[in-house]
Amino acid sequence: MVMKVASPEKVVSITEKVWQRVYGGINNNGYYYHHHRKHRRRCSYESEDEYEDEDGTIQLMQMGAERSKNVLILMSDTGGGHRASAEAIREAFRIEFGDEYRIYVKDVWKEYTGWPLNDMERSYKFMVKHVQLWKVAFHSTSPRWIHSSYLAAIASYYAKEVEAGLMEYKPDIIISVHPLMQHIPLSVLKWKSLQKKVIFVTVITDLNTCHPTWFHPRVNRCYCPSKEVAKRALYDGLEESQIQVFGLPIRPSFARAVLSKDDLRKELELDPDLPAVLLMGGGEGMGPVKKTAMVLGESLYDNDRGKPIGQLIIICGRNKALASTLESLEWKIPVKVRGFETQMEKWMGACDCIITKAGPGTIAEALIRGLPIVLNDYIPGQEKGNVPYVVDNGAGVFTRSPKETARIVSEWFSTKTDELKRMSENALKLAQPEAVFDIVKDIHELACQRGPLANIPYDSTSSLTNVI
Ligand SMILES: CCCCCCCC/C=C\CCCCCCCC(=O)OC[C@H](CO[C@@H]1O[C@H](CO)[C@H](O)[C@H](O)[C@H]1O)OC(=O)CCCCCCC/C=C\CCCCCCCC
Ligand SMILES: O=c1ccn([C@@H]2O[C@H](COP(=O)(O)OP(=O)(O)O)[C@@H](O)[C@H]2O)c(=O)[nH]1
Repeated sequence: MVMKVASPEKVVSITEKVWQRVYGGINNNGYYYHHHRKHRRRCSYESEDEYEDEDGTIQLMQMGAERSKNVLILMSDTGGGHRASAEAIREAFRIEFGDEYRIYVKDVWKEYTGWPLNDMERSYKFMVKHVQLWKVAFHSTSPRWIHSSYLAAIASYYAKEVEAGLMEYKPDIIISVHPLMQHIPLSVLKWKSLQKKVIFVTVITDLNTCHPTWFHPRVNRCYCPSKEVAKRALYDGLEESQIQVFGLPIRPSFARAVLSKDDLRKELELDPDLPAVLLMGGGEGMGPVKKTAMVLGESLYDNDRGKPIGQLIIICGRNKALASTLESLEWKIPVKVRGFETQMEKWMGACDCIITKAGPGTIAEALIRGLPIVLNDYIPGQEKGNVPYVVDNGAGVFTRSPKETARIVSEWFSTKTDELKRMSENALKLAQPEAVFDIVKDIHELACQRGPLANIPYDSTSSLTNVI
């Protein structure tokens, strides 16, 4: 692996100083040299044919390119979507680049800071249960001057803790998949003069009406899952060059799933012939799941013929109380009640349609599986815009009424099978299974474009701070 320093004079001399301190050598051609070491080609600034062998014994190499790059993904379990996206990104890095990147998925706030940052999961759960409270919090913090001042105050209060949390992982790249994880880490990077070393990107996990805290002008990239979000990013002051629209990152197992519906039904012990509806409410099992299940239990049973016209699968996520209540009920139709499932692609692959609150992760996954969607609820603010995203694109319907939901699904399974098929086709048109791969490849490109300063080991960054 070779590299010639193609950066301006000034960078060469800065790098030279640091490099001499760390490794002690730079040759006349501007190549860094290292004795008797060969490395697989990774990011490279120049093509291989510009390689010049000095004397047959010296191998030239890119500064630091032989080590894996550390990627820190910042997330929080406020809902299930942020973790699902973080894991999708981790898996896509592994598939595309093997051991070239070492990935850490962390809630640094929870591990290193104090209240209120370390308690966001509980506070968020409380607020969305009292939905008016969440609505007020979401909208009142939308103006930039309000959220920026709050977050700046918190950043200065927890500066040392956040710094310790970030530096523990010596990140070359930080990826935020959470709306409240731009401002504070970017402030810390600025204070530590690490902006040139560490790439910072945001991967937005809301499909439409996202909170403006997602948009920070100092990010290297902001990955928007839809054109609607990209428009908001531009409006909020990000440059076009910072924005990329690839889609919402979904676990690669969704994109790569190959099992047929028949095989999945066998594996999951479902009825092989009856149409199946999947009912869920995000990672936390939120929304009117119980009531909807009970009405469906009646409406999917044909009283005249004395047999079911469909089967029901209910995934309760982390809502254990919901799962045990549903398990204790008597059903006329085949029903499966499950807790938190790790192989959602299989359950979705085995079903014919889905009923869910308007969680962006679940929606994007259902689109990939071509499942028509009944949206039966949304969290005000960030999930509101997901409703027109699905309905206006003909991939589903919205109703808050469990009775109406049950009627729609019964019709899809009996008299309106053509509508079900049409919506399934529309869902597939909207799906973006490759988004997560496009995102990690773009991040890799960014890493390759970074100058040599990015490769200086963390142990030497105090020298870096002095010379920049
Ligand atoms: C007149 C001024 C009044 C100001 C009142 C301020 C009170 C501050 C109290 C609360 C802060 C509210 C933060 C709002 C920003 C929310 C940004 C956002 O979109 O958050 C969404 C995430 C959850 O993720 C979503 O989950 C969904 C499913 O459930 C879905 O998957 C979606 O796609 C996801 O995006 O929400 C959070 O993570 C919010 C956690 C809030 C915890 C409240 C903590 C207590 C208070 C302060 C924490 C510090 C932050 C203060 C910063 C305020 C500025 C934003
Ligand atoms: O048992 C479950 C329930 C949900 N999920 C995943 O959790 C995420 C939920 O994200 P979404 O944005 O839909 O809603 P949230 O939970 O954030 O409200 C999706 O990826 C689901 O596939 C899961 O893996 N197992």
